Amino acid sequence: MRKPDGKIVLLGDMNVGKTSLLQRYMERRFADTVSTVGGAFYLKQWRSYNISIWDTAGREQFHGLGSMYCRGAAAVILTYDVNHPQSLVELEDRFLGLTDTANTDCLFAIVGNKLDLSEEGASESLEKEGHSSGSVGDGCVSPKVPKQVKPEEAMALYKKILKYKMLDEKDVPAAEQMCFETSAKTGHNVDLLFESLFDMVVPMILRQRAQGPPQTVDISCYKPPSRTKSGCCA
Ligand SMILES: Nc1nc2c(ncn2[C@@H]2O[C@H](COP(=O)(O)OP(=O)(O)OP(=O)(O)O)[C@@H](O)[C@H]2O)c(=O)[nH]1
Ligand SMILES: [Mg+2]
Repeated sequence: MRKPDGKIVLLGDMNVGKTSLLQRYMERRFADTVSTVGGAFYLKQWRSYNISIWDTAGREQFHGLGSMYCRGAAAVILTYDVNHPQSLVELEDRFLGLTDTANTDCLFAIVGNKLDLSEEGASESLEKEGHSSGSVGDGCVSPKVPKQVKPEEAMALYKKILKYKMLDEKDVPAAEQMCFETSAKTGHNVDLLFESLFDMVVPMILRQRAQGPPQTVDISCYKPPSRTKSGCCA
């Protein structure tokens, strides 16, 4: 198996839907999840590149592992729940610091998930399914609440992150491009999120390759040198 060419990491509080987003994208389904323990990854082939996407645990007890997962990341997806303002606050307070180990040119996406639970997301998913907005109430639809976190608040956090990383706004993608609202349940914006990031990560991979020898080893191309010493781990 080839080593990944790039790495994307999902971070965010427990229960915001990180595992569900990844499952929706990779397995095309929304299924029951259990709270993640430690971390897990999927490999996605995008064009001719292998990108690893890491799902991490939001639970406090696994917090210490976050910076390890972020090491060398080309992009980090900071996830919150659009119906829980505290989950956005936590991104700044608890999770941003974990990204210090990521690449210096690491990209940041801010993702508000569970849009389907808010009134706004409800009308979007119903329209997509061909219902009129008056048809809610078939007994299967959860009660809708006004969305608690506005997109502008996520964009304000994006700008704070740029300051924290000492990045100039003109050198990085605009906040509008990097802040998403999603629903792992309906699939709303999930492909857009991941595939926009893949397209942004590929030029970074190419830049890194042009800059010098790869830091990862492609073991499928490895040919042992003719003068090998046995019993030594170089
Ligand atoms: N309605 C709705 N529920 C969602 C959505 N995404 C996730 N959920 C539900 O929210 C709960 C938590 O989802 P997970 O994906 O396990 O959350 P997580 O962020 O991975 O949580 P940890 O692994 O504990 O950090 C589960 O019951 C999911 O079914 C969504 O977009 N809409
Ligand atoms: Mg999880």
